[in-house]
Amino acid sequence: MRTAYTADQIRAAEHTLMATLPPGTLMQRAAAGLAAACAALLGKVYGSRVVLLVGSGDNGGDALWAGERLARRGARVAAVLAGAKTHEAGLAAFLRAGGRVAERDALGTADLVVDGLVGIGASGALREPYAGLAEEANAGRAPVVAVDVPSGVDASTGRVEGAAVRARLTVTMGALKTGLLVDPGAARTGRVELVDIGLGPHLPGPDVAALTDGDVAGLLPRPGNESDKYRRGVLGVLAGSDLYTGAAVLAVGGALRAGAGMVRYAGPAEPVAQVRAAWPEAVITPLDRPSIEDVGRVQAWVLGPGLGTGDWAHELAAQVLGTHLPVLVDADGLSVVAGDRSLLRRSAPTLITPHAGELARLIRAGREDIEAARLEHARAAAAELGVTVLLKGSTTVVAEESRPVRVNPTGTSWLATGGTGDVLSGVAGALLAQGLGPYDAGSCAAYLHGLAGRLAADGAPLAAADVATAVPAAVRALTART
Ligand SMILES: NC(=O)C1=CN([C@@H]2O[C@H](COP(=O)(O)OP(=O)(O)OC[C@H]3O[C@@H](n4cnc5c(N)ncnc54)[C@H](O)[C@@H]3O)[C@@H](O)[C@H]2O)[C@@H](O)CC1
Ligand SMILES: Nc1ncnc2c1ncn2[C@@H]1O[C@H](COP(=O)(O)OP(=O)(O)O)[C@@H](O)[C@H]1O
Ligand SMILES: [K+]
Repeated sequence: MRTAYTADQIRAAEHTLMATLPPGTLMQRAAAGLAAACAALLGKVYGSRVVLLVGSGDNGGDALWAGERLARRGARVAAVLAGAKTHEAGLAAFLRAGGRVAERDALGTADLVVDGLVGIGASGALREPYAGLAEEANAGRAPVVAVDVPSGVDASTGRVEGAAVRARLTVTMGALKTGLLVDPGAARTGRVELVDIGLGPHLPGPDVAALTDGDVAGLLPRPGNESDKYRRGVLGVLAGSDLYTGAAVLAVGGALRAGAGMVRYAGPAEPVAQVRAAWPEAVITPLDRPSIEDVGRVQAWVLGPGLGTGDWAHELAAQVLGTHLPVLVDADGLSVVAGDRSLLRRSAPTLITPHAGELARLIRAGREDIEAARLEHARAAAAELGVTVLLKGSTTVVAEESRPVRVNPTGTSWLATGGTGDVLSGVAGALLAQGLGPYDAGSCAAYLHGLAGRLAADGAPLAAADVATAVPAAVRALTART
């Protein structure tokens, strides 16, 4: 598990640690790690041109002390002092080592730029001259190494309110910050390297967590010797309508590929014909009225993809959410519950899988506000609705009350194509049916789906059905790597 923390959590931990050490120790540890990372990126340090963007706080101090180390190794290091004040000891040491102070035009000839404008002490959008410097660094040809966080990215949330550095590499001190894992911030970090400054023992429980291959391999249910199809987990899928047949096919496909012992599909004539043709493995109940009475026993339900939003869908939602089984609500199912949130008041686990637009309707917020602050909105929705929330999009997050938000590290923007969400519903539903709780089912499903998306795309467009097909390969790949 990779864990990440807010700026306040980091600051508190640093405070405790610092009290046990001689002054300046942490900054020296940070600078040593930063200088080593810069040297590795440069390849050849001697003679290379490094430009430091130095803000007024300790983030600038880190940059100056790293610049000092690079200058001692023969790099030509120039510091652009952007703040009203500068870390004094850092600047003195930097100058002693042969570094020089320069104007911003030094950026034009740099081989490497070090962004030490702001770190966890930043508040709000970058002000001038920081904003302009960040943009100039982004426009240049030299790679940018961000110190601790790319300046302009909110370390605690990943919010980007104005200009922000786009780094090739982010060298972060002590522990990961939440904003490095959540978009839009995560898209600015490049590779993230963690420098150990001894913070570990002083950190509290994490703010967010990201699963790894090993975590997912450990959580994924596997059939035992004694398993049979019923004991592995039977999923009921209520999806599709005479108008939208594909959603049913894709959700059932996702579920079958993610290890459900059996998938029971129930729906009207058109999607029934399509599901039957695509998936002879599914056990089908044609519905001529909205009732789950004849579907047979299941261990979990998926409700919603392509279901429609009228009386039919409402009746099915009321019945399924009235059971004591885990239910995943997606797509049209979310529109139905947005119109009648009392349906979500239940004691059994509920996992909802909205994209930003669907969540906007559910919690009456703006879609753009949700996209800009995914973490906060997913968390707030989980608390407000009393359900587990898997918010889809460029960074998928899974929020459940009193747990760190799980941030999904896999995925590819090739997944932004119609129908991939239906596949995800099937995958997550299958994991619920196999006994995972909604938090693990949602986060493992997002992980597998993202990995399957990468395998299916392999740098080129994919269709949603390809993602379902690639799910077993994703399971194999992550198992092989652990
Ligand atoms: N505290 C510690 O023990 C350690 C801190 N370290 C470094 O110190 C950093 C934190 O240092 P600070 O607390 O001094 O804070 P920062 O250096 O992140 O930023 C604070 C300064 O930036 C200015 N500022 C804030 N928001 C701004 C904005 N939007 N536009 C322009 N200027 C803005 C403030 O006026 C203030 O002077 C970390 O990110 C890390 O790089 C590391 O050296 C490790 C040890
Ligand atoms: N930019 C992106 N980067 C990575 N994944 C994305 C991006 N945009 C969408 N996705 C993923 O693609 C899927 C789309 O789901 P959804 O919006 O429900 O589409 P549909 O309803 O057409 O199936 C989700 O898993 C989502 O996380
Ligand atoms: K920075």
